[in-house]
Amino acid sequence: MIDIDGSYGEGGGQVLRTSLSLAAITGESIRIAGIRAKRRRPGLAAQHLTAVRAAARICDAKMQGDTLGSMMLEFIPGSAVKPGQYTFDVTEAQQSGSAGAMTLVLQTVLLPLALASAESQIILKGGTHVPFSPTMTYIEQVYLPMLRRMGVKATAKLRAWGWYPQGGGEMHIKVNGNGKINGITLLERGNLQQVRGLAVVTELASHISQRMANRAQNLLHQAGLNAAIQALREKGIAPGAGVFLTAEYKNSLTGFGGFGRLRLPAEKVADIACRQLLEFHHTGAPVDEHLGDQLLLPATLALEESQYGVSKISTHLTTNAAIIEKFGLARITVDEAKKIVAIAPIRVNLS
Ligand SMILES: Nc1ncnc2c1ncn2[C@@H]1O[C@H](COP(=O)(O)OP(=O)(O)OP(=O)(O)O)[C@@H](O)[C@H]1O
Repeated sequence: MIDIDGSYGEGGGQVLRTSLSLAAITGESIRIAGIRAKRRRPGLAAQHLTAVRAAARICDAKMQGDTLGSMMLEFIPGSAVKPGQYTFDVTEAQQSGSAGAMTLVLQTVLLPLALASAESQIILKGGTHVPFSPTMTYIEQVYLPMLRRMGVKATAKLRAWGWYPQGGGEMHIKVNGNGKINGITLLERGNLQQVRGLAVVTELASHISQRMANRAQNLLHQAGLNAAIQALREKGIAPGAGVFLTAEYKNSLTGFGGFGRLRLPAEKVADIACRQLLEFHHTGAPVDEHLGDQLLLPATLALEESQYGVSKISTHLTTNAAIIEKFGLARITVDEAKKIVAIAPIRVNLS
C-alpha cells in the first residue's frame, strides 16, 4: 500500500489523478489522505469522483471513501487494466449536473488504457471546455498529437460542447492498446508554422463568433503571426462562447483559450486568448506551463529518458514529479534556472 499525502505541494486534484493512473498501471494499492486539502472546497468533487470510478472500472479496483466530499480514498486494483468500451458521465457522480472537466477524467485513464492489451473506446460526458483545465480542443490539437510523437496512439472527436456551469458536452476517444511509449527530447521548438483558431458559440448569435474571430485574426496579424481563425456556431446544451488557439511550431505545439461570460464583450474573449499565446510565444520555450506537468506521466512510462524546456516551472509540475517519484517509477530533475525538466524512467514490471 502506497500512502499519498493529498495536501502535498499544489494539494489539488492532480495528486489524486496521477496516483490513480499509476495505481491502475502498476497494480499497487494506494491510500490518499487529505484529498484536495488546499482547495476552498476540499475532498472529491464530481470530476474527481468520476475519475476515481473510471480508474476503478478499468482495473476492477475495490475502494473505500469513494463518495462526494471524501478526503480519504483507498484504492485496491483487482486486475490488470482491461481494454474495452467505457462511458464515463460526470452526472453519475452529481445528479444535478456538473461541468466537471472530462478531459481530466480522460487523462486519468488514457495511459493505463494505452498500455493495455487491446484497443479501447471511451465516451466522456460532462464539461469539455472548462477554465483551469485542458479544453477538449487542447486535448485534440496539443496533448494527443504530442503523445502520438511518443508512440501513444489515440484519437478524439468532440460531439457536443460542454461549458461551465451546465456541462452536457460529449467526446468520443479511441485508444490503441499495446502502446510502447518513447521518450521525448524537446529543447528547441523551431519556427512558428501557423496559429490555428476556433471562435465558437453555442446557443448564441453567430455574429459573436465572427467578432471574436475577427479580433483574434487582427491581433495575431498585428503581432506578425500567421493565423487562420474559424468562426463556428456549434452544438451544446447551453449558451457558451470561447476562442481557442493552437500554435504549431516546427517541433512543438501549444494552445490557449479565452472564455466568454455575461457582459464580457466578444472582442475581450479574443484578447484573453491572444494575450496568453503571445506571452508564451515571446518566452521562446518549446513547452507551455500546462503541457509541462502533463508530459511527466507519459515520460515516466517511456522506454527512454526525456528532456524538455518549459515556459514556467509550475507547482503542478513539481507536485506531479514528487508523486511520480513516490511510486519509484522515475528520477525527475527540474532545473529551475534553465527551466528544463529531465525524466529518467526506472523500469519495473508493470501489470
Ligand atoms: N489552460 C490550460 N490548458 C491546458 N491545461 C491546463 C490549463 N489549465 C490547467 N490545466 C491543467 O489542468 C490540470 C489541473 O490540475 P489541478 O490539480 O488544479 O486539478 P483540478 O482537479 O482541476 O482542480 P482543483 O484545483 O480544483 O483540485 C493540470 O494538469 C494543469 O496543467
